[in-house]
Amino acid sequence: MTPLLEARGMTRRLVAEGVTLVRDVNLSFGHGEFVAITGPSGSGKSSLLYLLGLLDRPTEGQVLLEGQDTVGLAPPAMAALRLRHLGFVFQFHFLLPEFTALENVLIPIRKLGALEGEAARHSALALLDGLGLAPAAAKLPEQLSGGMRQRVAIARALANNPVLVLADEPTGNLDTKNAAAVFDIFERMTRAEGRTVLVVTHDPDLAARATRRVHLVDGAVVSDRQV
Ligand SMILES: Nc1ncnc2c1ncn2[C@@H]1O[C@H](COP(=O)(O)OP(=O)(O)OP(=O)(O)O)[C@@H](O)[C@H]1O
Repeated sequence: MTPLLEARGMTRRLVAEGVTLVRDVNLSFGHGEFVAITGPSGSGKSSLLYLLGLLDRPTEGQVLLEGQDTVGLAPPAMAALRLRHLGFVFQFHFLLPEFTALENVLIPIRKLGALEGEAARHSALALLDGLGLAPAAAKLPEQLSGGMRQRVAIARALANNPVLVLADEPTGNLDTKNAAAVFDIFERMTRAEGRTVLVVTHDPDLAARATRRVHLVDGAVVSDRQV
């Protein structure tokens, strides 16, 4: 079966700086995997996630999404793939401050254009409701707690029903309880919804909840364990 996402001999160099961010990475991900990406500070975790999320492109090797090599695609084609298939969650929520939670979730839905008007609103509200955020729908980000803001950011990442969700230190600004709630959502996304979640984390207790752990040192994958 074609993997959902595959990196083959993927290397990313910054030629001018003489830096190699990621070296000769070979990884393959199927549907419904819950993967923690770990490693020391500066080991290339964010760089790896950006490459796998088609936010950056390697200088050598291939990145295949559902069997399609993405490396030679023009930026608008990469953006279209991201919008339709991928969802991103970052350490900072990046919600637009002048828009309500509902409007923030509607932004990617409207951009994709598969749903319009009431159907789009209904879909966004259902997502917020599923994350316990119905009371937050009409509120601005500044009126929400940090945990709620990050859950709205997750709802936005899920807006277009992505097969793959990439999260870079999504619990970095959260307390233990809210961090656990984010991982509860990731667990449900993989087990019940069949999505694949790749999450960069420094936290060993949270990493232990993933079903696969990829460990990086100096830009290289040094272990890849299914648990
Ligand atoms: N534009 C750049 N120019 C020079 N060096 C860079 C650049 N971007 C990243 N690096 C270096 O590449 C290495 C990998 O960075 P990356 O952010 O991917 O690591 P990380 O494992 O996510 O780190 P952290 O856990 O601290 O967030 C680091 O040593 C970083 O300093």
